[in-house]
Amino acid sequence: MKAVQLYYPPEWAHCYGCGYLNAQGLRIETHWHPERGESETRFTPKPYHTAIPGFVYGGLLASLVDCHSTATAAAAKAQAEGLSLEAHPLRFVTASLKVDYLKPTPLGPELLLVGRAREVKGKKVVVETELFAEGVLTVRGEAVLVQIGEGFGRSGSAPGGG
Ligand SMILES: CCCCCCCCCCCC(=O)SCCNC(=O)CCNC(=O)[C@H](O)C(C)(C)COP(=O)(O)OP(=O)(O)OC[C@H]1O[C@@H](n2cnc3c(N)ncnc32)[C@H](O)[C@@H]1OP(=O)(O)O
Repeated sequence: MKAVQLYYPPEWAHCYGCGYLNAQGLRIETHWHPERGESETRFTPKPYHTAIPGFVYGGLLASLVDCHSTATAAAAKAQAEGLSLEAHPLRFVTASLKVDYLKPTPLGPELLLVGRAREVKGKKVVVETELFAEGVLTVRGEAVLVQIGEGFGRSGSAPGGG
């Protein structure tokens, strides 16, 4: 199964968290399971992603939730509209991100993020994410994602337009 991020066209693939063209980035890959309506991202932090020794830096965890959520939004919106990402690459940016750190996240094991779209409405998708370390829920996230068009970020264009 191809990761959602690999459908992004090159101009949308430079993101530090999820752009396949960012050699210094995290380059996370998110897989969508249509039968469950859930996304999964697996990521193993590096030793330097330390908060206090033995535990993962919270900013990294927020980045993982952030980019996992944008991909989940694209996949959920495509499914809701009956579109294939191959023919219709969709791209979302983060309007709002809330992260609850429920327990310290151990540094070393692979982390699993599981996401679901709670709301798909117009160009907005609300995504809930749970992050697990060795089966233990340590982080919960909620993000509001807004779909962008080709002109996003260019001078003179309206946000989200196109
Ligand atoms: C060079 C290209 C690279 C493109 C490649 C980008 C890749 C980045 C991917 C990784 C994720 C990131 O880090 S992204 C980087 C960080 N994010 C940003 O820089 C985004 C900056 N913000 C914006 O550009 C804008 O505010 C947008 C696009 C997010 C929204 O502007 P807009 O398009 O005018 O949206 P608007 O019509 O007002 O709202 C649409 C719906 O979203 C809701 N909404 C809007 N903002 C919020 C909010 N903060 N909190 C809650 N809900 C919100 C509204 O209530 C509405 O819901 P309703 O009334 O319809 O119910």
